[in-house]
Amino acid sequence: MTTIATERSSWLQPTTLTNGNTLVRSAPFPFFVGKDVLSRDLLPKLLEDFPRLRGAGYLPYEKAHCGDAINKLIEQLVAPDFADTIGDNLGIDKLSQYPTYVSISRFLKKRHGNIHTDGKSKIATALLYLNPEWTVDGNGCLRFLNRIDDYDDMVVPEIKPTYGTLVAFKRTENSFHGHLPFEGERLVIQVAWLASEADKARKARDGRLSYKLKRIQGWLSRIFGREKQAGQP
Ligand SMILES: O=C(O)CCC(=O)C(=O)O
Ligand SMILES: [Fe+2]
Repeated sequence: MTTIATERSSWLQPTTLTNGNTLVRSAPFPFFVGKDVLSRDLLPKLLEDFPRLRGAGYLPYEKAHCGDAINKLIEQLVAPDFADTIGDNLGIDKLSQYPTYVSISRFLKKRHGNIHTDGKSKIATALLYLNPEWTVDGNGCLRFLNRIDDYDDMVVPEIKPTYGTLVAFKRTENSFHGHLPFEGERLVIQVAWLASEADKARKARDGRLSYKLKRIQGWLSRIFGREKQAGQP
């Protein structure tokens, strides 16, 4: 893990979301797609400091599991001025007034990515992708969709989860999104702005429980996987 001097400079500039390079849409639900919001120079440090999570899917952010660069990045993502700029792009007044819940995903299983809207406890969701490159089309690429039952009815072309791509959307009854199945490493930081502190406490509790269950699942599959291999003819 690297140590970053506590300089005041910001890596995530709100102006990168308002300078015309960001695709902003208000229909069929408010969302935007920002590219290159992070300087490429930061990539090695961010990769080094990305948590070595056990378990697939989104797990609650724990400061102690991340290096300084990731912690600093998350601080900037949830900072009031950055949150308010995200909210402005989504037509949400003062997004920073809402509590945040941060989660991180390092690995995906094939079962992830089903089309959904996100739960009602969320006001808005942001996803910051940190993968140095994404060589596959389709699998693992985020799709904003018109319907809950058709991966091909895309609102805009699918979004590769490559380093420095930041997407955000307002949670609505039709904020359909998902991706085709992908299994393997896929680095993402997710910030959700939640309707209430009670929602945040519940999500944190559920997230911790799911982290424990995923670790147990991991142990079991390692143990039984080994037994199965050993028992093979
Ligand atoms: O990882 C992604 O690209 C989407 C994740 C997502 O939609 C979710 O966790 O609710
Ligand atoms: Fe989602």
